[in-house]
Amino acid sequence: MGKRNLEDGSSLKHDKKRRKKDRKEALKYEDITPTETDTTAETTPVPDQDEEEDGKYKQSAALTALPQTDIDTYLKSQNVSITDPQSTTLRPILAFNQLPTEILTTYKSFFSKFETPSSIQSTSWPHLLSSRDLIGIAETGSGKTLAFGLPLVHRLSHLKKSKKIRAVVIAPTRELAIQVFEQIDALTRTLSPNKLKATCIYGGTNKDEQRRNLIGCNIIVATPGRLKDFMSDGTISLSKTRYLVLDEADRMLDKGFEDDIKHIISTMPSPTKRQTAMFTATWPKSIRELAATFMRDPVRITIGRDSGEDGMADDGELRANPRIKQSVEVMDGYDKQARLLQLLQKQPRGERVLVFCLYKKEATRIEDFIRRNRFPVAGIHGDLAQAAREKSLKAFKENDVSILVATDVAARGLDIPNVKLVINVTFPLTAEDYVHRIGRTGRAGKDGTAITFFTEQDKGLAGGLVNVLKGAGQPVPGELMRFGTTVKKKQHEAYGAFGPKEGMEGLVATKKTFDD
Ligand SMILES: Nc1ncnc2c1ncn2[C@@H]1O[C@H](COP(=O)(O)OP(=O)(O)OP(=O)(O)O)[C@@H](O)[C@H]1O
Repeated sequence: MGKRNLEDGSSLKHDKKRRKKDRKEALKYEDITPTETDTTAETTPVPDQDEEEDGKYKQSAALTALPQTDIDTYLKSQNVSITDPQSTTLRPILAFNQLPTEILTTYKSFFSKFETPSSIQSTSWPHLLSSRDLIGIAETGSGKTLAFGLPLVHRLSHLKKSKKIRAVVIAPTRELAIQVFEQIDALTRTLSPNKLKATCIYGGTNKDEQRRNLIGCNIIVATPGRLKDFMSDGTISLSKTRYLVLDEADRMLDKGFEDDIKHIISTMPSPTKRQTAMFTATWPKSIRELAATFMRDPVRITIGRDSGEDGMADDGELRANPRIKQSVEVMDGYDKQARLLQLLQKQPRGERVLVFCLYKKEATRIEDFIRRNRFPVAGIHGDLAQAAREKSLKAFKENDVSILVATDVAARGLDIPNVKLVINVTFPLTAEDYVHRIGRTGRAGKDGTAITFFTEQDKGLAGGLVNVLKGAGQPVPGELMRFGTTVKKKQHEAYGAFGPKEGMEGLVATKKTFDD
């Protein structure tokens, strides 16, 4: 009998050749490590003719009254690094009651759920409320959605009424777009009725209903594919956009989305006539130059990285959420299923476990394997119909099942409360995706656990993984070190891929087929 089969039915030899080919091809694309250049001409924004005066941010007296030592202590304790080409000195908002009174009263119901603003919120809000462009880099589960959502809704609520689309938030997957929309929609509902209208557009669902919801809408949360569809058939015009957000920004700017994003943004007002914000937990050097072309003098806020020698946070380093206990188990591919079963049997019943695979067929196989062992399980991946994907996610969120098997379509952004354990059955194509996958646990200040199976086929990523483990103070197994610690240049083409399309495994992970 030949080599024993991997869980996805392929032979170890075939799989080894396929993944080696994937990576060899992908490694051809050397990162163009840019120097950050400000490519926009003007640095002062065009005055916003249709923004009411009282919408402009004014630092509250309570915040102004704080001694500078309180501010410095906070920034140091939170490991905040702020670089601002305009050298403004806006103070972080350390407590909700230091927000401008109008914001505090309008969104009070929203804040009541939380004790204090998270560090990315406290540091981003003053700049975003002051119409500045901003790049926010903070760990997974740190409240980045509200960091951009609140200023977006507040600023729009002070623009003269318009039936035009004024704000666009773009996310890489349908489920994440829906999740962001729900938060933005909740914020708009705290305003007077019909003040602002938000809607969500994404693929895999009926276009007519989405088209109807777009009527009179000011805010859209979208995945790129469906947004482009509606732009090309004339349903949507972005010519009056004043506020653009790229959520999971590094993913939105990598090769898979780059052309779509460039096209979408090209139809908007120039960076001097719109506000642009980008948020993510990972900010690789390979996308920074492109990001700079869409922004005007952005403030860059980095949370939780040591400052580099140039005083700027060295956010080139890939950092995982330090509250996640990470362990890596080096093994042969054919030992994975038995080990997975052991881990699931040890896990207290009912505790949420998220199991990541790289390939869709592998995810289906692993889901069937878990179900055959009588565990309540559901699956989510790009080959499933959108309704089935949403059903699986709902079942997991509502505790109808305690195990969700997913591909990287669920790796970023999804905020599922109390996921106790993430198991990476197959390592992702990039160390960035690893950070985002494990970031599904340990959210909103809670602890979490991540266990990752690592095989000979993954050895090209051993260096990146070792750095992530060390950066988060996690143990590095000797067997992992044996693969070496050189960090391969991130492959543009495959970066952040949901894994090669079924049947294309042997081919290059080039233009990603995103499920948008
Ligand atoms: N100030 C806050 N205090 C406590 N929890 C918060 C605060 N703001 C948001 N949260 C909660 O934290 C969780 C994570 O928020 P969110 O999904 O915006 O994180 P994120 O930084 O975007 O994560 P990711 O990087 O994975 O996309 C959510 O459940 C949200 O309700």
